Order: sequence, then structure tokens, then C-alpha cells
Amino acid sequence: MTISISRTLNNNSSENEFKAAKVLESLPTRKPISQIIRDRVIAAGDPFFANDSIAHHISELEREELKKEIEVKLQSVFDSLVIDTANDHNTQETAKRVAKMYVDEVFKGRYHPMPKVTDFPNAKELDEIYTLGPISVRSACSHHFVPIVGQAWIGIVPSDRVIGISKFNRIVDWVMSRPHIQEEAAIMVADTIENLIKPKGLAFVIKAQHMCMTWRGVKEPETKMVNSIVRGSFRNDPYMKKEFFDLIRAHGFGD
Ligand SMILES: Nc1nc2c(ncn2[C@@H]2O[C@H](COP(=O)(O)OP(=O)(O)OP(=O)(O)O)[C@@H](O)[C@H]2O)c(=O)[nH]1
Repeated sequence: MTISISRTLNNNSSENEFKAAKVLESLPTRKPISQIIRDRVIAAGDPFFANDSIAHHISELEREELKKEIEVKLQSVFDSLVIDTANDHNTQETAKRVAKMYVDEVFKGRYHPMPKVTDFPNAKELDEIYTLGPISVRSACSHHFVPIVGQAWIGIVPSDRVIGISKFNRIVDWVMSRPHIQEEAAIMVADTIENLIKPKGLAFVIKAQHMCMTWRGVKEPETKMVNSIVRGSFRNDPYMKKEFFDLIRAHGFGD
């Protein structure tokens, strides 16, 4: 019995090694792509914290190569977790799936460029508040890499430029698709919108649940974190701030 178990383990680990070697074979024999990108980011003096975008330092081809490198590293994590990925039909391709999920989906805000945002003149010189929400928030916490799920609301008092309303959802999705802590995420979304349209007033509210507090840790199913950023006329004028919160309360914020 002992012999057959040890034979199975040996077979599995050699199959895993063979699989990893096959993926590595297809990679060029130079520095790992992650190192090449990292050197480039450092040379440019750019930060590369978990919640920073490094998309402008990566080509599309390099992104594909990066996924292969991540796949190999993830496979070794699964090997260390003593999971028989060679024989378990459920986890055979998991390293590849997770690598793709990180780079192209849940952390695409680090590796893919910001969506195209067209702006238009504020032809009628609207200087009233408009709000948008709820906007779905999907992110992951930097501490445990588990999901943050919630909603956000935006308030704008425009200046001379406006953008299509769907672009707010796209910007929130792009910025939030990185590992984050919520306080910094809220500031990053607000900064991105401010840089794009320089509104006279900007408010951003985010309400989200952190799986690191529900699925694990304190296992608290109801706690949500709320952050609000108010800038320009929303900060200077208490009536405008109140109007914004009244408006979003009417659109689900208080639920
Ligand atoms: N301020 C802030 N904290 C967060 C956020 N997301 C997760 N956290 C918290 O970050 C903390 C990480 O703390 P640590 O004590 O290093 O990690 P831990 O030992 O796993 O902590 P527990 O979650 O309490 O088990 C946890 O208390 C999380 O609840 C966030 O967006 N903002």
C-alpha cells in the first residue's frame, strides 16, 4: 500500500515537472518577462504597488508571455499545496485559468490600458449636479487577494467638458480591477475622473463588502465599508453635498 501511494505521488510530481518544463520550453531563454517589465518600470521611476497600473510598460505580446510565467509559478504553488493536478480533472488547467483571470480579468486594471474615454464640450453650460449609480464594484483586497464586492455612486458638477455616462462605469471597473484597500481605491477613482474632466465638483461614494471579513477572519456577514470623497463645490458648499447624498439615497445608497 505504502509503495503504491509513493509511486502515485512520484508519477504525479514528474508529470507536473514535465508540464512545467513544456511551458518553460516555449519561453525564450532570457530574463523572465516579469523581470524585464519590472526593470522598465523602475527605469521610468514609476511605482508598481499592487494598486498601480503598469499597463503602459507592457505590450500585448509581453502580456501573453507574462501569463505563461505566472502559470508556471502558480503550478508550483499548487504542487506545494499537495494537490494532484496531474490526475485531478478539476484542477488540471487551474494554474493556466488563474493566470489568465489575474492578468485579463480581475486585475486587468494593472495590465490592460484604460478604456478609451471620449469627452465632449459642455455646450449648454450645465452647472447643476448630476449623479450616477449604483455602479457595480468588483475588486480584491491587497491583504488576502479575496474579493471586494459592492456599489459606488458618482456626483458631478461639470465644467467645460463632459464624458459619456457609461465611461464612469468603465473607469470604476478599470481602477477597481486591481488589488486594493478601499480608502486608496476611492481616491484613485476620484483622481482619474478629476484628471479627465476637471469638474467643478466631484463626489464619489463606495460601499463594499470584503470577503476577507466574511469568508474568513472575523467571518462577519453584514459589515460593509463606506468611503466618500467630496471635492470642489461638494466640499465647499454644504447644501450641494446634502443634495448629492439625498439624491444617491433615493438611488439605493441607504439600502
Ligand atoms: N483599512 C482597510 N483594511 C482592510 C481593507 N480590506 C481588508 N482590510 C483589513 O486588513 C487587515 C489585515 O490585517 P492583518 O492583521 O495583517 O491580517 P490578518 O491577521 O489576516 O487579519 P484578520 O482579517 O483580522 O484575520 C484585516 O483586518 C482586514 O479586515 C480595506 O480596504 N481597508
